[in-house]
This record gives sequence, C-alpha cells and structure tokens, in this order.
Amino acid sequence: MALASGVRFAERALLRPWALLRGTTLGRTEPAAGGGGDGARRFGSQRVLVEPDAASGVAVMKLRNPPVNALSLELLTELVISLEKLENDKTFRGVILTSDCPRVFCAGLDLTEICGRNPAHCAEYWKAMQELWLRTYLSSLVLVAAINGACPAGGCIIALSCDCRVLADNPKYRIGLNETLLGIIAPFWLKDTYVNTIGHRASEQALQLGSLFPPAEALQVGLVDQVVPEDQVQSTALSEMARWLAVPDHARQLTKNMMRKATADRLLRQRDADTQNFVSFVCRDSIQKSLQAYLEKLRQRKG
Ligand SMILES: CC/C=C\C/C=C\C/C=C\C=C\CC(=O)SCCNC(=O)CCNC(=O)[C@H](O)C(C)(C)COP(=O)(O)OP(=O)(O)OC[C@H]1O[C@@H](n2cnc3c(N)ncnc32)[C@H](O)[C@@H]1OP(=O)(O)O
Repeated sequence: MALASGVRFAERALLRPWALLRGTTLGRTEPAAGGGGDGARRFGSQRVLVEPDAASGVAVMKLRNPPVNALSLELLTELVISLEKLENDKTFRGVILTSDCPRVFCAGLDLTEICGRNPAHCAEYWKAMQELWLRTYLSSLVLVAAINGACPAGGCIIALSCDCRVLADNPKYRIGLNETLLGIIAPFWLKDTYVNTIGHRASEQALQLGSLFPPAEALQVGLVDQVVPEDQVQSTALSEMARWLAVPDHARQLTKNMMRKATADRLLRQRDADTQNFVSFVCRDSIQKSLQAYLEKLRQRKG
C-alpha cells in the first residue's frame, strides 16, 4: 500500500538500519524448533521473532522485548521492518501478532524513551511510533492480534490497528487507552482509531477516564472480537485468520483501504506538526515530572 512518507522511513531503515537499530541482529534466520523446510524457518530480529508458515501463508510475529514489551525505538523499528519484509513477500497473506513475554502483550510507549531525553530524541521516537501505526493500520496483510497479556495504551493501539483481536480471559489482561492517568493526552490518531473501533460516546468516556477494560468489558464495548481461555488464544487467532483469508485478497484489501484511508491520511497530512506537538508537549517540565512520577510508581509497585 502506498505510504510515501512511511516508505521513506522504512527505506531509511533498510538502507542504513544500524543508524536506527542500536545493537540489534535484524534479518537473522534460524530453523524453528522441530522444523524442516523453508516454511518452518524463523527469521526476525532481536526483539521480534517471526515464525513463518509458507504453506498457509501465515506468519506469527512475536514481540520479545522483556520484561513488558515496552515500545523502545529499537522494537518499533524492528516491527516496521519485519512487517515490511512480510508484506513484500507474496507468500504471506496474514500475520498473527502476539507476545513472547509472559503476562504482557505490550506495555505501550517505552517511557524511558521520552523521560529525560532531548527534543531530537523524542521527535525521532515519535516518528517511529507514527510509522508503526501507519504500517499496521494500512497493512495489506490480514493482521490478527492474539492478545496474551496486559495491553495498555500503545499496546492497545497496536491491537486496534489489527483487523481482529482475540483476548485471553484473564482479569489481569486489561486493555485500553490510559494516557490521561499518566497526565498525557492521546494524539488525535489514537483517538480516531479508538472511535473507529468502539464509537464516539464510548471513546469519549473511556479516553477521559483512562479506562483499562478487563476482558468481559472489552468484549462488551467492542474493543476485542473474542475472549477465550488463555490456552486457546493462538488457535482462535488461527481460526479467525482462516475466516479473513477466505475472502479474496484484492476485495478485502480495497475494502480495508476504503475504511481506513481517511483516518491515516489525516496523520499523513500533518505528520510533522503532530511530531512537533508531541515533542513540545512531552518536553514540558510539568509533563516530564508526571512521567517521572509515573515511572517511579511503576518501579516501586514491584517491590
Ligand atoms: C498536545 C498533544 C500532542 C501529542 C500527544 C502527547 C502525548 C502523547 C502521547 C502518548 C501516548 C502514549 C501512549 C503510551 O503508550 S504511554 C505508556 C502507558 N503504559 C502504561 O501505563 C503501562 C505501564 N505498565 C504497567 O501497567 C505494567 O508494567 C504492566 C501491566 C504492563 C505489567 O505489569 P507487571 O507487574 O508484569 O510488570 P511491572 O513490574 O509493572 O514492570 C516491569 C518493569 O517494566 C517497567 N515498565 C513497565 N511499563 C513500562 C513502560 N511503559 N515504559 C518503560 N518501562 C516500563 C517497570 O517500571 C518495571 O521496571 P523495573 O524492573 O522496576 O526497572
């Protein structure tokens, strides 16, 4: 799918990945456990494990940035590159996105990337976040999120950018956009994605309250499509994938584009302004203090 500025970022990453990837091992290929032929070979990077099944045309993409899959700059970059690699390989029609970290799908933005950092770093980081959203939201592949853990904020946005969401039935696995509770504001494109999924009124309430929904409520409000016992998340995601892949690609892709393009275009039109807004907002002293306090609370909670 044509994404002029998006492609520019990915091209930059592909042309000089080491400038973007600090200490990653992108492109590594290794045989999957018990696997044999090409269809069973794993590839990916340090933080994104890709298990492709050429026979079915489906790849499982696992986030593995322990302990909580916080979206570091490296993880964002590796996700974009892995997704692009699969999109460019005509063998693949669908991706199941899941977590390799126990109990957490994705903790959202890596707060250490925006706490105590300079504006240039925050800008680079935010551009990478925009890029991942654009890539996933407009992906020509069928994306199914197999949500096997907590899924707050940026984690929720990744899930919402997929075509379908299956959540494990565990009361600790809450999902939603909790930005207000950190003293920050979800940017308009996160808000738009929320509204497109659960409607205006439910979003208005959930965004202001920073609601994190337990599985049954997430299902009720329409944030996820299925809630299943934890050991059935993967198999249910595969069944969902089969349902989506039963539709001819071109018809499904054009329909997806018709449904999502206006929302993505809104960001594409004002990407630089959105970055500047983000940077000036998060670099304010008051916001830095809120973020520091939130991180501190997270760290203490553990002890
Ligand atoms: C004008 C407007 C213009 C622009 C818009 C402006 C601003 C916009 C922007 C932002 C959008 C933000 C979206 C986000 O994603 S913000 C991040 C929100 N994330 C969270 O609130 C999740 C926080 N984490 C948790 O709730 C939990 O960690 C958990 C439920 C995910 C997992 O719980 P566990 O008990 O399993 O693990 P912990 O012990 O809590 O954590 C382990 C370890 O990890 C650290 N950590 C957790 N989350 C993060 C994070 N998001 N970033 C960085 N680090 C994180 C935690 O501190 C622990 O570290 P230590 O081991 O103690 O060092």
